[in-house]
Amino acid sequence: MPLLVKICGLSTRETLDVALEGGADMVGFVFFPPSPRHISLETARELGKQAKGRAVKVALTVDADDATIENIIETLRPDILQLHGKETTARLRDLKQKFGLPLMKALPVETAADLAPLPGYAGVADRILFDARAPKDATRPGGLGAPFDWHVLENLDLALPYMVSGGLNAENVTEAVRVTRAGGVDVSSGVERTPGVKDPELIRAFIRAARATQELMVR
Ligand SMILES: O=C(O)c1ccccc1NCC(=O)[C@H](O)[C@H](O)COP(=O)(O)O
Repeated sequence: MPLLVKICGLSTRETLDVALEGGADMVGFVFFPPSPRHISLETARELGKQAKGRAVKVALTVDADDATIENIIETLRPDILQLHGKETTARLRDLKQKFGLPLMKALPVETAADLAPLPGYAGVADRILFDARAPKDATRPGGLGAPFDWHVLENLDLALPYMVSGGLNAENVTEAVRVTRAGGVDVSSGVERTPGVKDPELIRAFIRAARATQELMVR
């Protein structure tokens, strides 16, 4: 299975193009006003058209209400919703029924105890994204460029596809995949100059490193 590469937090036509040209499988757009990567619905419409048919479009929200999600769907036309808040399994069921889109639930990880909710989510989510647990005083629950201890996932036996994220970059992505055996990798801070400002060369380098990882794994 090819390793899925997701570049998250894209907010300009130029950097989206770099990710698409570089061969990203998934491109993520953040809808969370406190984030430096938050995009307006107007920008979502524009970037959504640009990415259409070229990569899987992921809409990232944090405990968003139905009206917000409806507006995002109408403008971005995402292929999948990434739920990065405290959404419960009941909320996931509700979202599935209302919007009919595949769901990727982000699970914050610090210790093995954080994997306890997995069986519940496995019944309703289409994919799990393991991300580093944000500090209590953080202004956002992800996109902080901090890794978690990947060994927590070492013996994971999950039927659902999963991705790993949190502090990945071109230098550590191979080790993250080796330890976690994740089917996909997701990056935001590791391809930025400063929070919210993507760097074309870092995007290209990350995608190259992830592809090289994939080749190492199949040997
Ligand atoms: O990126 C944000 O600002 C953000 C805000 C609120 C929730 C999640 C957010 N980002 C998550 C991601 O971009 C990725 O899914 C992943 O966590 C990678 O983050 P990073 O550690 O910055 O590479």
